[in-house]
This record gives sequence, structure tokens and C-alpha cells, in this order.
Amino acid sequence: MLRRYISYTTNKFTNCRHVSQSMLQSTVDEKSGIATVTMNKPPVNSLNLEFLEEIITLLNKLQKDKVRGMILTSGLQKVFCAGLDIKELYKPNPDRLTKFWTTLQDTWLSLYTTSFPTVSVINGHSPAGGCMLAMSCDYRVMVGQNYRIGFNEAKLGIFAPKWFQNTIIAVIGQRKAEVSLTTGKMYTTDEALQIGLVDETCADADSALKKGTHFLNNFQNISPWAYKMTKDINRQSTIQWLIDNKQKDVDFTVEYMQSPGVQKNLELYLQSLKSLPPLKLISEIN
Ligand SMILES: CC/C=C\CC/C=C/CC(=O)SCCNC(=O)CCNC(=O)[C@H](O)C(C)(C)COP(=O)(O)OP(=O)(O)OC[C@H]1O[C@@H](n2cnc3c(N)ncnc32)[C@H](O)[C@@H]1OP(=O)(O)O
Repeated sequence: MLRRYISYTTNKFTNCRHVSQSMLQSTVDEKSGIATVTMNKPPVNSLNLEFLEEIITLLNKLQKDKVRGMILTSGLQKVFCAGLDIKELYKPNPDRLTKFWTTLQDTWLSLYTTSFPTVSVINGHSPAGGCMLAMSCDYRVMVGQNYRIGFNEAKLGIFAPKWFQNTIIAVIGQRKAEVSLTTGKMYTTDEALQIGLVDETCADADSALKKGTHFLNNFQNISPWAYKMTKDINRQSTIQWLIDNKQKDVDFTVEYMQSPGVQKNLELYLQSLKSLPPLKLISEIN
């Protein structure tokens, strides 16, 4: 098993505090109080149990440190986040799957309810759970024209649970969310902007980081308390649904994932991952 470590250093030349865990790097700009969190779990930043645990630990730390905002991005060449690690879902150990799904719920609750504003800079492909990470932030900037974003769960023969779906509905509305989820369509940058999946687009990552910072600067003169109360009220029904249904959601998922039909679909999808070029895969399979 990978040895995990956390280290904290301050760079006196850049006035940045660095927090480094094995799969996440965080840099806090001392002047603005904005944290930039970079996901670095090659090859595709897929969300497995250990990665989700690291995300929760870091979010708690940023909360304790009272950062003024966070930008979430990827350190990989062409993938923001490939979504849930399919290996957690295929031929699962029921105990691990239970822990995985519970941790996924907790990650979403932590990210969706942060006391500080959040931006995702989507600098690579962002299917399914990857898109969900981005949707759980307050603002999204997508980089370049080469990447795809969307909810392709249906193409894996599975479906997004209610709290996933409600998060998407809150961003793009009921009708567009239904079309997006049922077709499993992966959107180009321009299409994503058009349907409101992302708020801004940008030619390169540096400009996207600037746009993210610009958005976060809107909160310089907003009371953190007013920000948090407003966000909580706005997101309350989706959050409350999950809190009230956590165990039911876990039990259902663990049983559903182990059903032969779902396992067959996942097997076929994993095979196709090896045989199809990625863009064809995430845009056209099935
Ligand atoms: C009741 C509730 C039920 C269900 C709700 C479940 C919700 C699920 C949501 C999900 O997130 S499911 C996951 C959806 N994700 C995908 O479909 C992504 C598939 N991956 C791709 O399309 C491509 O890999 C990519 C465009 C992200 C990157 O392409 P490229 O850079 O060319 O890399 P490779 O395709 O060669 O992949 C490298 C390596 O990584 C493995 N891999 C890719 N994605 C995943 C993943 N999500 N989980 C696990 N592993 C993944 C891929 O198989 C390759 O492995 P090798 O061993 O062949 O190196």
C-alpha cells in the first residue's frame, strides 16, 4: 500500500503555504487566502476510496485554516477527473463498496457545503463523477477545446443516484439535466458553456486560474457568514435528502452494483476502455 504523508511548508519567496498529500497538492496564497488544490493521481485522477479520504481530510484542513476560497484543478495532462474508479464498482468486495460509497457521500457533503467559495478549473476530460466534482463547486471554468464533460453513467449501464441528479438540476435545470443524464452525452467546451454546465471558458489553464481567482475576489467584501448561510439555504433540500437517506442510498447501491446485469455492463465498459480511443469512448460508445 502507498505510504501516505502530509507535509506543510511555507515558501518565503512566494508567500504561499504548501500542503502536500500523496494525491493532492494544496497551495494557499497568504495574501488572498485562496487555496489552489491540484489533483495528482495518475493516470486519470479516478476517485477511489483512498483518494476520496484525502479529499475530505484536505477540505477539513482548509476549513480549519479559514481559507477565503478554493480552486480545484488537475495536475494531469488531459484529464480533470475520470469519475469514480470503476475498479471500486466492478466485482466489488461488499464491505469495501459500503465504505467507498459512504465516503463518496461524505466527500460530496463536504465539498457541497464548504464554508468558503469554490471554483473548479476543468483542464481536462471530466466524465460522470468528475463532472460531479466540478458541479459541486460554486463556479466552473473550462479550459481549451479538446476536452469533454458530462454525465455518461447511462453509457456504463448504470444511473446517477438522486443526490447526483439534484446537484446537476441545481446547475442546469430539470429539462437539460434529464436529457443530459438519459443520453449520457459528453459535451464539448462550447456546448457545456451553452447549456450552463460551465460558467466560463478559456484558452489556457493560466487564464482559467485568473478567472477563477477573479470570481473568488467577489467575496472579498462579503461576510463569510452571509455567504455560508445563503449557500446552505439554496442547497438545503438536496443536502437534507442525502442526510435523511444516507444508509438507504448505501444499501441500495451495494446491492444494485452487485447485480449480474450491472456487473456485465461494467465488464463490457472496462473492456472497451482498453480497445477504444478515449475521445471516441467518452463521446460515442453504445
Ligand atoms: C445507484 C447508484 C449507481 C451508480 C452511480 C454510479 C455513478 C458513477 C459515476 C462514475 O463516475 S463511473 C466512471 C465514469 N468514467 C468514465 O467513463 C471514464 C472512462 N475513461 C475514459 O474515457 C478515458 O480513460 C479518459 C478520457 C478519462 C482518459 O483517456 P486517456 O488519457 O487516453 O487514458 P486511458 O483511457 O488510456 O486510461 C488510462 C488508464 O486509466 C484507466 N481508467 C480510465 N478511467 C478510469 C476510471 N473511471 N476508473 C478506473 N480506471 C480508469 C484505463 O482503464 C487505463 O488503465 P490501463 O490499466 O489500461 O492503463
